[in-house]
Amino acid sequence: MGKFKKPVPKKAKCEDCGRSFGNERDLGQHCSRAHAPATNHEENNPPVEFLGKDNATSKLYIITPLPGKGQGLIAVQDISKGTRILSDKPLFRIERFGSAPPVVLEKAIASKLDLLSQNDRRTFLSLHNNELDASYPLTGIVKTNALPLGTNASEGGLFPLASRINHACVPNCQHTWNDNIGEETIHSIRRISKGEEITISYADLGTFESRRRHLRKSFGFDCNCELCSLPEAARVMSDSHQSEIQRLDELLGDGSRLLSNPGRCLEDVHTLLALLEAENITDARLPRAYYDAFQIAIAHGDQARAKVFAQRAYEARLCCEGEDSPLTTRMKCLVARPAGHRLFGTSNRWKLSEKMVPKTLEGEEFEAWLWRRNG
Ligand SMILES: C[S@@+](CC[C@H](N)C(=O)[O-])C[C@H]1O[C@@H](n2cnc3c(N)ncnc32)[C@H](O)[C@@H]1O
Repeated sequence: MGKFKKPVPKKAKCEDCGRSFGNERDLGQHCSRAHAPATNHEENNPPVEFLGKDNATSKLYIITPLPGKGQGLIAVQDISKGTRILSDKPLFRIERFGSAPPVVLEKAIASKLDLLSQNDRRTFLSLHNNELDASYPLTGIVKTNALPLGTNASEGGLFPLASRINHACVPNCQHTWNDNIGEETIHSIRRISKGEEITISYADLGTFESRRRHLRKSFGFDCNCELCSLPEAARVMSDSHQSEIQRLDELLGDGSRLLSNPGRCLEDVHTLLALLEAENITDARLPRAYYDAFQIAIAHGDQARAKVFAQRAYEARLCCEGEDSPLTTRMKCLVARPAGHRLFGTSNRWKLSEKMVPKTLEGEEFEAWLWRRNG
C-alpha cells in the first residue's frame, strides 16, 4: 500500500469540476456537490425560520432567508474556532450520478423517497432545486444539494441541515463526512461572530475567474463573498496565490518526487502553508499539508520532525473534523508513534530518533530546525 514505495495511482477526477481527488493524500473534500443551473430560490423555497435543532439549547444558528441566496444559516451567538456546529444524518444516500440519463436518475431517487418517512420526504422536497428543467424535479434537488460521503465516495447524501449551507470561497466552516458516526459534520474553522453567515466551500476552485465560471455554471449564482469582492489589485495578488496553492498541492501528490527530492518537497509544503495563511485558508488543506510534511519526514526516517508534523496535522484535523473523526484518530496514533506509519523504513536518509526534538529551541529557531533550513 506504500504510497511512495509503489507508483502513485493516478488521481481520480471529480466528474463535475474535473478537480483531482481520491488518492490517499487527499484527506479533504473534492468538489462537494453535484452541479446544476440556477432557478429562482424564493419561488421554490418559501422562507422558514428554523432554530438549530442539534443545538436547541445552545442555539448556535438559525436557518433563515438571506437576500439573493434563498435560505442559509446565521450564527445566533459567537462561535469559537473548532466548534461542531451541527452533525447531520443523511435522509438517504445515492450513487454519484455520472452520465446516467435523467429519467433513470429520477426513477432511482423516487424509489429512495418511497422508503422515507412522510416527514423526511417532505424535508427532501423542501430543499432547494436549482434546475431550470422542471421535468426532473427530484434529480434537480439531488444535484443542487448532495454532499459526497467521503473523499473517494461513490455515494452522496442529502441532508436536512447541511444542505442548507451556502457557499463562500474562503468559508468559515469545514464540512466532512464522518464515517465513524455516519453523519456529516460542520465545524467552525475560525471564530464566527453572532449574526455572521455560516458558510462552506462547494469546491476549491482557484482563481476568481475559474471560481466564477464554475459557480455560475453549476450552481447558478455569482459569488459575492469577501474573496470575490476584493479590489482589482488585491484580486490579482490573491489569484496568483490561489494558482500557486493548486500547483503545489498537485505537485505534492507526486510520491516519486518525495523519495528522490525530500528537501524540495518539504520546502514546497512550507511555501504552501505560507500561501494558505496569506489567503486566510484554514480548511482541510491545512492538516493535509502538515500530513504531507509528516510523510516526507517519516519516509526518510526522521521520527523527530515527523512527530512535530503529526501533532500539527492532528490539531488542524481536530479543528476541522472533531475528535471522533477517523482521520483525527489516525493522526493521534501517529503522534504517539510516528514509526507506526507504513512509510517508515523506506529510507534512512534523515534518520533521527523521536527523542531528538530540540527542547531548547523556540520560535523562529525551532521552525528553522523543523523545516531543515539550517543547511
Ligand atoms: C445547497 S443549496 C444551499 C441552500 C440554499 N440557499 C437554500 O435555499 O436551500 C445551494 C444553492 O444555494 C444558493 N447559494 C449558495 N451559496 C450562495 C452564495 N454564496 N450566493 C448566492 N447563492 C448561493 C445557490 O442557488 C445554490 O445553488
